[in-house]
Amino acid sequence: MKKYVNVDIELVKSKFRPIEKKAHKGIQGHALIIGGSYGKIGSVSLSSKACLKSGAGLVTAYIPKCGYDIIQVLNPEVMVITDECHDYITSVYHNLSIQSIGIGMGMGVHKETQQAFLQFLKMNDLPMVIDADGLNILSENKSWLENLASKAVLTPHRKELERLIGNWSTEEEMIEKVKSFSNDYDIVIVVKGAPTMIVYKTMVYINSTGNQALATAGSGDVLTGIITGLLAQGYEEVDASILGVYLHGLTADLAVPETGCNSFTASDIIHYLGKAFLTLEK
Ligand SMILES: NC(=O)C1=CN([C@@H]2O[C@H](COP(=O)(O)OP(=O)(O)OC[C@H]3O[C@@H](n4cnc5c(N)ncnc54)[C@H](OP(=O)(O)O)[C@@H]3O)[C@@H](O)[C@H]2O)[C@@H](O)CC1
Ligand SMILES: Nc1ncnc2c1ncn2[C@@H]1O[C@H](COP(=O)(O)OP(=O)(O)O)[C@@H](O)[C@H]1O
Ligand SMILES: [Mg+2]
Repeated sequence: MKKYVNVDIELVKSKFRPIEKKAHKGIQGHALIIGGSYGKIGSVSLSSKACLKSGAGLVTAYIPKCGYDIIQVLNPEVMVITDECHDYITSVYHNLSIQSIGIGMGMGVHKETQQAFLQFLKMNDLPMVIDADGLNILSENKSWLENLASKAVLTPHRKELERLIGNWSTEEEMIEKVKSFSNDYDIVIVVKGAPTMIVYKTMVYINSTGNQALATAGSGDVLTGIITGLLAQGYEEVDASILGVYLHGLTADLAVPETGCNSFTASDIIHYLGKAFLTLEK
């Protein structure tokens, strides 16, 4: 068996399902994006927009009150539920019928947010993506990892990964540690970087798209939205991660001849998502 699987166009095409002619927004799934705090509402705006642009039928954002006008104005297609608190999240109760959740971007690590996150983990076993401050809260409270839903997708960058599993001296050691971490908690780990890898138990998939234009604020928030949108449509967790990471990277490859690296922003990832999806339909 090959040591690592290369995530290339053939693999991605074999997993991609074009939207059916008779689809309606209910079939396309309802995703919930939870995050944001005062000064970091942009992360939820990016994530929820990317989620819709990946094909989710409905997207709701759960944010602190300070973000209400911002999200409604920036993303009219996105529905909004606000927390009782103005500046940060203090509970994440909802009665929506949803198919996937993305949580953590811009959320902060306030004490009340940490408790709300713990309650959230105990009450939710839907397909989900945990990013940014969701990961930082887990790093501060390692026993809470036991509450993770089976096959939850964690999307750490290298620093967030180090906070979760401790440091490593070689790339091989890092990969072995991530495999054990995935196996211990039955979770999917998307190790973001250049390249990004997707790890589930003994399987390691290495992405083939993306470039340095992605080294820009909010590009991880967009990735969380894309994977959450694919989960809402019923893609299995590893497949959603593979497809999401590939398409995310491809947007930068398609864009750079037109935008250059310096001027590429996280909003450009969203802008080029349509062109990236189209390459799978050829
Ligand atoms: N518009 C908005 O609302 C935005 C909101 N955002 C939100 O902000 C919150 C904080 O997120 P964050 O990732 O910036 O903070 P944090 O985890 O402390 O990392 C900082 C340190 O870690 C390192 N490091 C970072 N990346 C690395 C990498 N790839 N590979 C290796 N190392 C890496 C690096 O350390 P250094 O290398 O400098 O030692 C850096 O100084 C979070 O909630 C997020 O969602 C952002 O998404 C931006 C747009
Ligand atoms: N040099 C690079 N080459 C390829 N991909 C990169 C590069 N730098 C960053 N990325 C990608 O950009 C994203 C950054 O995510 P993250 O650090 O969470 O950003 P943010 O928190 O600002 O949204 C990841 O998907 C990562 O793989
Ligand atoms: Mg991030």
